[in-house]
Order: sequence, then structure tokens, then C-alpha cells
Amino acid sequence: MPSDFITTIDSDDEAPNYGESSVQKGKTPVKNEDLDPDFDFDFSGGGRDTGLDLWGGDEVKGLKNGTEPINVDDIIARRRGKPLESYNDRKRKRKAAVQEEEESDDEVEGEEQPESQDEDMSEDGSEDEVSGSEDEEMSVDGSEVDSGSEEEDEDNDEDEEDEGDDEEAESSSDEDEETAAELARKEAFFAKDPTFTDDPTLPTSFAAMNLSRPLLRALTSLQLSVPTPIQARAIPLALQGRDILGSAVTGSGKTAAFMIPLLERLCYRDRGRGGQACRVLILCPTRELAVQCEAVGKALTEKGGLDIRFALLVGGLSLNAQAHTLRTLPDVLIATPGRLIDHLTNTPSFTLSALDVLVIDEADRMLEAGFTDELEEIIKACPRSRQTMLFSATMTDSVDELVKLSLDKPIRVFVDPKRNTAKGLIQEFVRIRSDDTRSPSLLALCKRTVREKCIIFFRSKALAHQMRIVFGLNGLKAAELHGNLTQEQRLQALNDFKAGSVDYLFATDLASRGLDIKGVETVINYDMPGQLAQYTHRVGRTARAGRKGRSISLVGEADRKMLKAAIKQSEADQIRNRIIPSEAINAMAEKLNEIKDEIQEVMREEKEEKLMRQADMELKKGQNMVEHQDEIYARPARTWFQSEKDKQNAKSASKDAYVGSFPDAKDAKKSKEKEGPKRGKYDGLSRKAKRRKMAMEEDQADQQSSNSTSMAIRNAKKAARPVKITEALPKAKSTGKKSGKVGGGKRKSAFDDDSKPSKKHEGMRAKPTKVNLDKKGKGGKGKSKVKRK
Ligand SMILES: Nc1ncnc2c1ncn2[C@@H]1O[C@H](COP(=O)(O)OP(=O)(O)OP(=O)(O)O)[C@@H](O)[C@H]1O
Repeated sequence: MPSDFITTIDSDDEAPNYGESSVQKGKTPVKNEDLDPDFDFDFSGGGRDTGLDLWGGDEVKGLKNGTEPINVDDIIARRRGKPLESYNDRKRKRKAAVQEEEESDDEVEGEEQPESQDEDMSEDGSEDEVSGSEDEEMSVDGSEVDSGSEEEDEDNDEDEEDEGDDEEAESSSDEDEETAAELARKEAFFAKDPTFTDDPTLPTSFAAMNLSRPLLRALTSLQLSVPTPIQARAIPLALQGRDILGSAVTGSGKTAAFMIPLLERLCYRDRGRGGQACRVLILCPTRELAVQCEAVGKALTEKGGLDIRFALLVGGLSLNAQAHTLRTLPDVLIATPGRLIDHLTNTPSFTLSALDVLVIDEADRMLEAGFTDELEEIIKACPRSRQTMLFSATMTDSVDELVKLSLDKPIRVFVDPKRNTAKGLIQEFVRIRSDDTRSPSLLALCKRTVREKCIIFFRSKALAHQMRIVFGLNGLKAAELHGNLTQEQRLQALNDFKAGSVDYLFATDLASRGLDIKGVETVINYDMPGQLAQYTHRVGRTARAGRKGRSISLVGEADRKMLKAAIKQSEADQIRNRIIPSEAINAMAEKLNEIKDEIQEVMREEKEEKLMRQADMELKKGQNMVEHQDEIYARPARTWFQSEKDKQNAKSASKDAYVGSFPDAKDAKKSKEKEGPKRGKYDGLSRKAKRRKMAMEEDQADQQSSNSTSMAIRNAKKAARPVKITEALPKAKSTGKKSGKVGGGKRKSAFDDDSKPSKKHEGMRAKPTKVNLDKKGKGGKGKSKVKRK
């Protein structure tokens, strides 16, 4: 039975305190019992605290655009009359209060005040003593762990039903069974790794790698002295110019494994006349990862006093500023695919023709549906002779996928391929009996056990946001990180979390890969992700670089396959079964029920505020259009390499690659299918009729869009009237006429000095161009976009 195989944490009291590891508390991180004895990195000397400290605050600087984003915490504070405080703030206050009490009133013996039970606990302290007696038949137990051999034994019919489409759960076992043909293809495709076969004595220090002095200086000052296994193997090969396919567990230093050799190569680049060029491209799947990657490169460059310039090409930041930087031919480009293609297509004279090295971080994600078209487009723009390096903790070595990247005899550098999660990671699983108990369970867990430094992953942005309101109303401080936020908000959330001004970071899978946030103690999966790789990356946000950490996954019935797969890929001693006392869950469920209306109220207030701001923005947009229409219309329309339809298809394919495989997303799909009569809006129409209907709809959409523009312009004019009494405003009609000129009008280069918009106009540019002018620029139909050759 269970206990033979896994430890059960039968109350939600704090398990071994992962967070108290000295490394994170700023104390000297030496020989701590918490540290894994097999730990390969060298942190003696406190390297982590003084070394690479990402998300320290600089990333957000300079991004403020003046408009304060809507913050639900403010709405909650307004309603409750006091602002939310983080766990740290509360701890500080409590300490100060105790001190004050001790100083002023030494003689008075207060009644027993439980140390750890702060004001939050007073609300639910009574539930704390509950033992975990029930839940004894928890399914996250030994029989599951043990089920590697007899997986299907206890599976009921339900499970058999999803058997057919739950590929990822099966994949872990299937992966091992490669056919002889596949193996032969791999044999032919990959070159042998000399560091693995011929040379077992890998460099044990960076100094032994023949790196140039400035770089060694940089590594020393960042207190990186001993290379991690992936660094020890990949750096020498990369310095030889070999194509590499690199994989090692999360948090094992893959970023430096590619950054160090490429900076070394750049130290010896041609600096003569015409030698300046964009030589290195690092592609990352998310903006945050790109920002982080740039921070690593810049830290090494600055510490070593190297003359290497970086450009960050990611969405959400100013296109103009990026185009301007590109004009100065930076050495290293760190980009997300979409923004890079935008520049390749629309920034005059920018090319990748001088590229020496292409690095693709989180390469397996980039090879997934949705990114592939973009990746192919980028590869086409790179010279064939480049060096290519691919890295990920869950790297594919499927030849079919990799041939797309035209690798040249790549070397597979897979460190400890059997290990999928970090050694210091303890993975806990909580059984969720019915979906109604999921939110109360999370709340109970966070109110009583996981108080700070915790990332919580949600399947959807809406859910993450809703839960943030729930947390706020329960006095818990959280920030959100997902695609519904502006780039500024995203970076701000990361910094707030890093600084400890919020205790929880509510994220979607946007944050599951690559992010290296120091001191994350716990990762909670509110729901299990749809793919095992996602699970691996999510839980990999903790227990990084030899530290301890824990993940807690809430596992419902529909997640059983994923649970098995997760357990199967881990060591048995990493797995724990956590039970949250049902009384605690019930109490939280009651509480949630009580605040149900208030949650709706907060959401309503937020929506109203959003609408007001939107109206305000429309007004401003209209004003800009009126005041600067000549200049705005004179700008060249931005183009994209795919048609709008292809773009949408790629987008939904990308989404499917992540979300589509969620078990209950599938269930939802199935049940929809079962529902039957719901038909597509074009169903039953002939092709001709369908096309006609689609064209009509498109025209209507165009009409609506131009109506709203005209409306915005009219509003703007009205608003402008009182202040501009003596100035005649241009007539609304003229807007349409002007737009007609765009196609034949003279297009100005983004680099033409006279076309450079004044600072005042710069921030206004992108939106009006995209929203209103793209269609007009294309002759009003808004169908095909110019294709890049
Ligand atoms: N040689 C080293 N010695 C000690 N710490 C290191 C070393 N190299 C990197 N680190 C630290 O390890 C941490 C994790 O590194 P990094 O983010 O590159 O991991 P990763 O393998 O890319 O993880 P993921 O798979 O999640 O993207 C960073 O904080 C980094 O500073």
C-alpha cells in the first residue's frame, strides 16, 4: 500500500522547510544539510546572491509609459478600506509589534500568542488542528507509483475511454521504444560526441576551457567557477563551431552553456571596416525569457569589460527604438520569432546575412506547431554556413523535426537523459475529488502552508485573474503573469514577486519555461498541464541550480494519466502524497461562497474601469488621428509574411499544442460533440454560398471598424472644440480621402530623418497604423498581406 512507496504528508502543516535554505536567505550558503550531496555547482562564497541576479528591477526601468494599469488590489483595497500586504510586510509588522510590546511592557505577561499564527490565521485558525484522518484512499498513492509495471490494473472504464487520445501519457513509455530504422536515422544524422566517448576528463573549471581573460574575469566576478555538466560538455564543442543539440534538467545552467562560447567567439570577431554586423541570434519563445537571456549576456559582457552590444527584439516594446538599435548593427540579437520577422520584413536594410551563430532556446517548444512557420521563415533568412545550437530541458531528438533547421552534423549533448526533474525537487500531489474543491483546496494550502515565494500555474488567463481576486479578498497578495497583460505589467509582476512585495505569482504556461527567479520555494499546479514536458518545465521553476524546492500539484480524476506520467519520470523518493484536511477545505469553500457576490462586484468594477479607460483611449486615438493624420498615413504599412488566415491558424495550432491536450479540454470537446445539434455557421452551405457569406461578413467587419474610427474622430473633434475655438478642424471626410492616397503615396523609410516622428508622436504610432490603416493601405479589403520573399 501507499506508505511502502511514498511518504504521505497527512496534514497540511509545513513540510521540511525548503525555503529556509541559507542560499535564499542571504546567509552564507555553505554545507547545509538541505543541500543535495551530489550537488555539482559551487555556491560557496554566496555566488548566487552576488552573482547573476535576474529580475532585480532594471528590466522594468524605462518602460513606464505614464498610464497606470488597472490593479484589482486597488479595487479590493478601496472596497475594504485598507491595502493588501505581503507576507513579508506582515512578518515585519508583527516583529516590530512584538518588539515594541517587549520594550514598553516587560512586566505584563500576555496570553499565549501562537507565534506562527498571524492575523490571517485568526480567521481560520480553528481548522488548523484537524488531522488528516480521512482521505485514506487517496489515489496518489503507492499503487499509482507502483503502477509502472501494471498501469492499467486499476484503471476503470473512464480511463479506457480516453486511452485513444491521451498520447502524452503514453508517450513516456513509447519514447523508449525506438524502431531500428529510427535509431539508424539518428545514427546517420548526429555526429558522435567526443566529450562523451573520447574524453571522460571534462573541464572541471572555466579556467581549463581556454576562455579569454575578460570572460574568465566576468565569470569569476559572477562567482561562477565550476561549470555545470552541460556547460562542461557543451562549451568546448561550441567553441569548435559544432552544431549542438543540448539537453539537461531545468535550472542546470543551459543559458550560460551557449552564452559563454558565443561571447568568446565574439571577442575575436573582425572589427575592421565593414566588420560590424549582427553575428549572433538567440531565439526565445517568450519575451520574458528573451529579457532574461539578455540580462545574462549583458552581465557577462559588463563584468568582463567586453565590447559586445546586444539588441532585444521582442513584442510589447517599441518597434521604433528596436529599428533604431538595429541600424547600429548590434553583435547579438535576442528575439522572439514574431518580432524578429516583423523587423526582417519591415525594417529597411536589416538582414541576418552576416549571422555566424543561431541559438534556439527552448527549442522543442519552438519546433511545435504554431512556431514552425515562423522558424522556417527565420532559418531561410540565415546563412547556411552558420553554427546552430539548440537547447531545452525537454529536447526532442526527432530527426524529422530537426532537419527543418538544416543542422550540420549536430552533436547530441544530453546530460543525464534519464533524469527529467532536478534532484532537489520534491513533488507533492494532492487528490482533488471534485472540481468544486479545487479552489478551496488551493486557498487552504496557501492560507495555512505555502505563505510566500510561490508560483501558481493555471490553465487559463481568466482563471488566474479570477483567483487573484479571490486571493486579494482573502488578504493574500498575488501578481499575475500571462498574455492578457501589457509587457510593462508582465515585467512589473516578475519584479514584484522577486522583490517579495507579493507572495504568489499567478501564471499561465507563458512562465513555465526558462524563467530563473531566485528563491522560488514552491510551484503549485492548480491543474495539471496538458503535456508532460509542460509539467517538467513548470515544476522546474523551483529547485534550480542545486537548491531544494517543492511542487504541489492538485490532481483531479481527469489528470490521472498525467499524474502517472509525472510519477513515472521521477525518482520514488521525490514523490509525496499531500492531504489537505477536508475541514480546512470545507471552511474555505464556505468562505468562497460568502464572498461570491463580492468577487462579482470587484470584477464588475474592474470591467467598468476598463471600459472607461478604453473610451478615453479611443478619444485620444481619434485626437491623434485628427492632429497628425498626414504623418500617420504617410508611414509605410507594416507587412507580415503570412496571410491573416495563416497567422490565425498558426496561432490556434500553437494554442492547441499546449491547451488542446488538456484532458478536460478534450472532455469538453467530446461533450460538445455529443451535444450534437450545435452546427458551424457555414455548415450546410455550398462553397459558393459560404464564400459569399464570408465576404459579406468581412465587409461588415470593415464597415464596423471604419465606423468606430470615424466615431472616435468625431468624438475627438467634439472634445477638441472648446479649446480650439479659433482653429478650424479638418473635415471627417478628408480622412477617407487622405487614406486613398496611401497606396500611391511616397513611402518613407523608417531610417529617413525627415520621417522620424517627434517624440510626442512616437508612442501613438503603432496602434493607429495597425488598427485603422492596414486595411486602407491594402485597398480597403484587408485580405492579402504582402509576402516576404
Ligand atoms: N556554473 C554555474 N555555477 C553555479 N550556478 C550557475 C552556473 N551556471 C549557471 N548557474 C545558475 O543556475 C541558474 C539556472 O541557470 P539557467 O537559467 O541557465 O538554467 P536552465 O538550464 O536554462 O534552466 P531551464 O531549463 O529552466 O531554462 C541561474 O541562476 C544561473 O545563474
